[in-house]
Amino acid sequence: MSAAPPDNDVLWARGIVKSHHGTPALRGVTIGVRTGEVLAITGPRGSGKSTLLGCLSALLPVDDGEIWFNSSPVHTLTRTGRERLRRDRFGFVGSEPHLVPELTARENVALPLLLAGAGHKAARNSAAEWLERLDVADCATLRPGELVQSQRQRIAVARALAPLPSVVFADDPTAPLHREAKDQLLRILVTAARSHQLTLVLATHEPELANVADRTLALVDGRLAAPVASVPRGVSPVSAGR
Ligand SMILES: Nc1ncnc2c1ncn2[C@@H]1O[C@H](COP(=O)(O)OP(=O)(O)OP(=O)(O)O)[C@@H](O)[C@H]1O
Repeated sequence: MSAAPPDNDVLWARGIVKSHHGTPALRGVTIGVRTGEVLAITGPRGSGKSTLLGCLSALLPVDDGEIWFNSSPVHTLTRTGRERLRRDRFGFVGSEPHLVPELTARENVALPLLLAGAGHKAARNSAAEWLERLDVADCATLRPGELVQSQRQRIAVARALAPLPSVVFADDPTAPLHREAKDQLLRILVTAARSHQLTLVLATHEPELANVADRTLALVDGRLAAPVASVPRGVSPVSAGR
C-alpha cells in the first residue's frame, strides 16, 4: 500500500526504475516537483536525464515505481491514457525544434490550440501573442526552413507554452545554440513559465544553465545525488529523496 503524494507537488515519483533494452537508465528515483517551480535536472551525458523526463511526462512507461500527477496515478495508465495526459496537460521542448515544415511559424504555434478545440481566430491571435512574447513576431509568416535555429527553437517554445500546460518539460533545449542564444532562450523560457505560473522541468548537462532554477537536482548514473543548489522563492526547500 503506497503513501499519498504530497498535496503541493504537481508531479511526484517514487522509486522509478527504467531500462532501455536491458540498459539501466534509472535505478530508483524519488522526486517531487512543486506546482509553479522551475526545477533543473543536471547530470553528465547518459546519466538518465532524458529518461527521467520521459517517465515524468508519461512518454515512457516505468518498469517499476510510481508516478503521480496532481494526485492521480500515471504509472497505471494505458498508452492511450498517457497520450491523453501528455496532450492535455504537458508541454515539451527538445533540443531539436520539431516544427511542421509546411506550416508558418504562427500556424505551428496555433496548431496545438486548434487540436485542443480553440477557434481559428482565437488560436491565431494567441499564437501571434506568444510569438511576440518570445521576440519572434517578425517570423510569424515564415516557414521553419526560412528561419535560423535560434528562431526555430523560440517558436518551439511558443508552441509548447501557448496551450498553458500544467507542466513544461524542456530536455536540453539550448543544446544546439551558441552561448548568447542559449542564455537568451533560457531567460525567455523561464520568464514566460514564471509569468504564467507554469511548472518547468528543465534537463541540462550544462550546470551553469541551472542557475535560473528554483531548485537543482543532479542525476548520476541513474540515481539522484544530493541537491546541488536551492533558491527557494517563498517556499521551504524540500529534499530530493522524499
Ligand atoms: N533508446 C535507447 N536505447 C538504448 N539505450 C538507451 C536509450 N535511451 C537511453 N539509453 C541509455 O540509457 C542511459 C540514460 O540515457 P539518457 O538519454 O536518459 O541520459 P541523458 O542524461 O539524458 O544523456 P544526454 O545528456 O546524452 O541526453 C544511457 O546509458 C543511454 O545510453
